[in-house]
Amino acid sequence: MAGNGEFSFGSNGNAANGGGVENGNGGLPKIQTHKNGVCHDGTAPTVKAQTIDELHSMQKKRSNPTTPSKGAEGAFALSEEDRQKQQLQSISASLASLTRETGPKVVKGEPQIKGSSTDAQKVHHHAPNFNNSDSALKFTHVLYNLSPPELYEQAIKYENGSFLSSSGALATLSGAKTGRSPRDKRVVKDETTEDELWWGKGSPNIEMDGHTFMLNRERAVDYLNSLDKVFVNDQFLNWDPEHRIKVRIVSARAYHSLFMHNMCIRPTPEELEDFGTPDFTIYNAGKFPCNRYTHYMTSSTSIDIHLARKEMVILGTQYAGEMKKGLFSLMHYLMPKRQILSLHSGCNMGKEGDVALFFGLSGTGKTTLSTDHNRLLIGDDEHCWSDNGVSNIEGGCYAKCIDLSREKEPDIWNAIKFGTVVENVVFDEYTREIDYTDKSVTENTRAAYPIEYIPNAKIPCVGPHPKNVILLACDAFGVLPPVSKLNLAQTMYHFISGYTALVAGTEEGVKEPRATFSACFGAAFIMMHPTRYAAMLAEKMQKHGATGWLVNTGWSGGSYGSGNRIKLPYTRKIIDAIHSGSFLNASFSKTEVFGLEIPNEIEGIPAEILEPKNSWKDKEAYNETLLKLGGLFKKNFEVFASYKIGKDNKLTEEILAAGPIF
Ligand SMILES: Nc1ncnc2c1ncn2[C@@H]1O[C@H](COP(=O)(O)OP(=O)(O)O)[C@@H](O)[C@H]1O
Ligand SMILES: C=C(OP(=O)(O)O)C(=O)O
Ligand SMILES: [Ca+2]
Ligand SMILES: [Mn+2]
Repeated sequence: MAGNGEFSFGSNGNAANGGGVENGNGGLPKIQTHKNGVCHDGTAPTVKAQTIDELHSMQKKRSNPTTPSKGAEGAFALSEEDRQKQQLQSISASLASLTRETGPKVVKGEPQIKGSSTDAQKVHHHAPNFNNSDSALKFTHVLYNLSPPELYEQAIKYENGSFLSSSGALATLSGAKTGRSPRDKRVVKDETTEDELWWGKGSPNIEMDGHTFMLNRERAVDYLNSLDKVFVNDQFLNWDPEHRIKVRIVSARAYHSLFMHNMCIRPTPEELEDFGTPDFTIYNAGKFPCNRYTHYMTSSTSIDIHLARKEMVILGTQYAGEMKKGLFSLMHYLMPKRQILSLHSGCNMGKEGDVALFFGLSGTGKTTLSTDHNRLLIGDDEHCWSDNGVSNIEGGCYAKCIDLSREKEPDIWNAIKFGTVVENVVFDEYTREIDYTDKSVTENTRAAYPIEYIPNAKIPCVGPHPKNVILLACDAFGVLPPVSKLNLAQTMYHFISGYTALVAGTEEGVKEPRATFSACFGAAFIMMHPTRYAAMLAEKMQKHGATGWLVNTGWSGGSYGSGNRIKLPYTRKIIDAIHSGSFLNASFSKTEVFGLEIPNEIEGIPAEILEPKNSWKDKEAYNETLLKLGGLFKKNFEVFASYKIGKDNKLTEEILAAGPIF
């Protein structure tokens, strides 16, 4: 039986399971050999290729469009060749330096590296892809709207710190910056924006002049053009077809391109054919810093918005959220000009069509609570409220993953699969399993996935007018009730205040909660004065009869240190009760200081936690903490006291009276 022929390692595909390998004599597995002792592979069908090159050329094929391409219709339609040419011209125009006569010569696809990659590395040991062409002679290679698998290959091949995780997600590092840099955000102040935007104390818009913007733009464009290749994404914002915005993102990394692929709305191949000129362009130079000798620059990071030029430049940060939130700022300018309210909120819809908005600062639960297995997800972070109802601005979600658990957040857990970008997580070197508890790189670990990765996403991501407006606060002082019903004036008061208090980073050794007030629950992203958005919200809530709620997703039974964070299942029960309308027949009591209406009971929740006072053992400490927080609210609201909100003076007065009283 153990013949004398040559070994054949399963050429007919059955060596492993066809009894060929078994523990026979001497403990060594027997290896199947062919009866006649000659190695051949006659039983397997042969490949229809004569050479290796031919075989490889067969591996990839071009997919057919789902509907006939527009090019085929009508006598005036463009040929495919002309369309491609126009597209390259448009990209060249985007990448044009404004001080030279023409844009760069752009070609689609990856630059060819001569010889094998190992040869190239041997020759140029320190700079494998060293590019020695002057910029005037060089071609800019454009990787245009690549698919996720192609972007994976690019990232894993060329970008340090990019790995495949065990669930199929792409694990990446965002570099030195693991969060946004609000102090480095600049907006060009010109004749128009001087009057239109919110400037000065409290405003997120730090000014710069047009000339300085051009210096930074030139720097970013020159850097991008000096690379072997750049990534270009053409995508959409806003699921409301009447108010869809076309955006182009030029970036240096596959990670950035995949991130935006997931986060913006993905055009169909047919929509991409008709894309034309973008409404707004981002130049993301990532790690390449700004020049600190440049006027207005206070660090080597700069995120610059020029509304008149419809452009944004990013220098000196690779944190991808900067692009997402930069576009959100843009929408906070464009949409209100069309009488549409832009919202930093999550949004979902019940089976009966009841829509809820979830406002809140970072970490308060917008993503977690809008992702609800019993409801349809419209979006987790950025929405518009127009006369047509609500629409998501984005095509994806951006979830925090610190301490993520399969049990508590199954839908988010399952969304972290092939196509998803996970940032700054730590994983096992061998199994590539992510350890979601590991904060070694940052506490702000993130996952960006297309919204359809959530099983009950509502596609298209639009819905009718909201029924409930839920304001989330993570109150680490532990004095705000887990839930209270708000009247319109209170809703506006808390919306303008935009309160949350998280615990400061443990590394600083600070154990005290720190209060944050951020107007409209997103002061970092609004462009006009907060009262402008507040007035629109009041008007819409009134018109469509929406009810306001304040939900504390933070501490109970004491401040951070003595109490505990309210359990997520309790918060979910509270949210369920809001959605179901069961609260509307409940009895309420009014709290001291904040004057909040709290329900006396909710099925499935211990009654004593509903009134924070009852959950604190130390009543004196409770009163002290309550007054302290009330004082912080009052102080924060002082700047708004001199503003009129909306057309109605009565509402302004009511809002001022809706704050804490003591
Ligand atoms: N009671 C609670 N309600 C909401 N989130 C909670 C609660 N307890 C703990 N968490 C955690 O707090 C975080 C909320 O973050 P996230 O939903 O991403 O906020 P946002 O989208 O508003 O930035 C999640 O990590 C979630 O697991
Ligand atoms: C991306 C962000 O969103 P959030 O933390 O609200 O989910 C952010 O604020 O940087
Ligand atoms: Ca946010
Ligand atoms: Mn979120």
